[in-house]
Amino acid sequence: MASSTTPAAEPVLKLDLHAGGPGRVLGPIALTLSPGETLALTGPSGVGKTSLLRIIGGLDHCFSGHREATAHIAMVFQEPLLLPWRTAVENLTVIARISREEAELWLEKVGLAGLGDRFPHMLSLGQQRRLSLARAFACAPELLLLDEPFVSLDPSLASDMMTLLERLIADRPCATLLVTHVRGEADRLAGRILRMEGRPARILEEDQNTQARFQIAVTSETTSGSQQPTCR
Ligand SMILES: Nc1ncnc2c1ncn2[C@@H]1O[C@H](COP(=O)(O)OP(=O)(O)OP(=O)(O)O)[C@@H](O)[C@H]1O
Repeated sequence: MASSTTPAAEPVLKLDLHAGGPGRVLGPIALTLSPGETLALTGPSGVGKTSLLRIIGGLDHCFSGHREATAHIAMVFQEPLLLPWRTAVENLTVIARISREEAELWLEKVGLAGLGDRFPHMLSLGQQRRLSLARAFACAPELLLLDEPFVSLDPSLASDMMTLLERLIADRPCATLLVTHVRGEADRLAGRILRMEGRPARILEEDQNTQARFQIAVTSETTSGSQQPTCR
């Protein structure tokens, strides 16, 4: 009789970091992230959360250890980082390489219908954040990295943005790593909460107070690399 067991999906991220970040702010951190999982990362200001995201996202190669991650990663930063000389529609078509029609659909999905011809400075911070989220999802990521995407929004707007994020993830599932200072955001959005502490920073699993293992995997195309420290 054939087995009905489905093999476990490959992780989208496997990280075995020995040290890294500016001034070696990060210590040994092992982390694995599975497809579809939402993980929240909390910790005091300056502990190294953004530095870790940059290594995971492949923006910072200055670390020792091993990183294996899907090639399909999208990042949303605290600042929306839109192209200021491009319209909202063009910020989608140029970056996500989609048609104008598809871009208009994404604008509609994030509540920006009719605003496609506006430049980023003609949008509110909340609207820029929506555009930034649309751009990330339009790239069809397998791993989405969010660095405090709701910071400095009023509570009601932040809640609306979380509802939007939940809807976008439901429509187009991806593994998500969310950096946040707000416990309520982590509780609402994440299945697992990790906390970074110390210098060099390590990771603690919330509520269990055990050192967590940070891993990341990829479902199809992956990039990987082992590195020795070459940077300060
Ligand atoms: N480009 C840089 N050059 C030198 N030091 C840096 C640089 N970027 C960050 N740092 C330092 O590295 C440490 C970690 O910064 P990081 O931004 O990763 O922390 P964080 O946990 O994300 O903080 P926050 O919650 O305030 O955003 C801080 O001490 C910061 O001053």
